[in-house]
Amino acid sequence: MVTIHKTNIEKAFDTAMEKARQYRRPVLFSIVEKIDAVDPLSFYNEGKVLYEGTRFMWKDRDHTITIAGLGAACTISTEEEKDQFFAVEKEWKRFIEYGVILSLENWAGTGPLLFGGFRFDPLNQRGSEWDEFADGTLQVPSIMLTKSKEADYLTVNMLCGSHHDEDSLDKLMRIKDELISKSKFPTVPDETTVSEVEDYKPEEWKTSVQNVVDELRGGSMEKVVLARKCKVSFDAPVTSDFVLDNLWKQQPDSFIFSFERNGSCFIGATPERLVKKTGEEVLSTCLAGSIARGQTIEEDEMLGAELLNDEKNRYEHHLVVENIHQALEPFCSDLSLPEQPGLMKMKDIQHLYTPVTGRASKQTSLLDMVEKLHPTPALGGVPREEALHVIRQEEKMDRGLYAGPSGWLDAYGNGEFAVAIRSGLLQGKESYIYAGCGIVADSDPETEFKETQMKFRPMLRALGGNING
Ligand SMILES: C=C(O[C@H]1C=CC=C(C(=O)O)[C@@H]1O)C(=O)O
Ligand SMILES: [Mg+2]
Repeated sequence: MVTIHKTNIEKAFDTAMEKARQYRRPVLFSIVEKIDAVDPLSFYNEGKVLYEGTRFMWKDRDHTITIAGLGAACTISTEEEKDQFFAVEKEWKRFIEYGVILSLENWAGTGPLLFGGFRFDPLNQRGSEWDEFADGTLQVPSIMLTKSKEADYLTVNMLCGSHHDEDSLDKLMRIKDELISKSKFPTVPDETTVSEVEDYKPEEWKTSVQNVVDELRGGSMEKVVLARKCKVSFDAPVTSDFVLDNLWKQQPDSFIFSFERNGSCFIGATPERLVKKTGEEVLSTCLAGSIARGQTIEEDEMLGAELLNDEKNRYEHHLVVENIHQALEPFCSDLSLPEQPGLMKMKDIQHLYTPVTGRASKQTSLLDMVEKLHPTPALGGVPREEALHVIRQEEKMDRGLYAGPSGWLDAYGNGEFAVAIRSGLLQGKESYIYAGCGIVADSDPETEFKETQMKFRPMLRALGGNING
């Protein structure tokens, strides 16, 4: 990778074109500039005319970074690949190795950046609703806004020396300037109205929970996470702009993401980090065990205390802590996690929560850790392979990207993947939303069903649905 700090754009572009000719391969050319503050939702919204179907949005739950991407300068996707995370890593490294970046500094989350998501389980049956997404689908945007705590940055990416570069650099730079000037102020997206909410076979789901409980009581398995879906219909095609705008207002303390692929959009607001890497610093989260929020502060605290002392939920949580600890140990020094869980409180639900920190060894990449961690027992189960087998048999649906790792990585090795729960798929006048819960031997189907209802609420509200119904 060549990083050019001081030169003009034309010279840097010539360097990239020359490299493309010399190595006979497409070369990723990236220009980064610091800009005055831009509204990310408005940037996304203004990008709709030219880039609908290729936009993405990412905001982390710590409010440290927001990334909005438009267009696909290049795409990396995996299909039926045994080691899909390594396959993506290998291809990404090649892009970076030959890339040319024009930037004053290597700011995290700027320059060439890969955003996207992985299916929860590539070996499961496929639902046609997920057709637009491969097992792993990641893209480098053509134009990208990065808002960090320090400043706003604008990156323009282009693939030189391939048939993809029909968008000339001049044209891209003009579009970028227009977008920046149009995105200073918030915009109001078109609204849609929910016409129907349809539960997908709720009674069958409860029977599946009972089947799993019986299996857990009789066998050697410890936990299986079972999910279900709801179909939500609208009076008109629902846009990701509308849903994002709602999530932004309603779920300020979650990771908020959207990922458009042609006529589909995977979107959500998840509280759960899979893993974040900044330099050597590593963060992960164990999140499992749930209870409702209270109507009053007293009731809320009482429910929190009940959750912290509930054996069934503590066991659900403990299995996740143990597993994440084991998964990260080979990669990290100074691995640290509190002995007892705390609470993470979201608008509709509270969870048992154990944060994990560590220091990654030099050779460890973010995707190395994603590969080891996914699926944690918060979404899969214990033991992992047996649990996945039961999920395939009992759920009888395609989770698609729900519960899989979604996130980003940059050219410097920084990045973050969330566990994409509290999420859904938008498709014209229809959408599917997903929610699951950890089944252990003590689980009661009716209680678990209620837990999924609670977990549907954030997405249902963001879609404009009635959350009391
Ligand atoms: C599978 C989901 O939640 C997981 C994350 C937190 C708490 C969970 C639970 O208590 O069961 C689940 O393991 C979901 O929201 O769809
Ligand atoms: Mg639970």
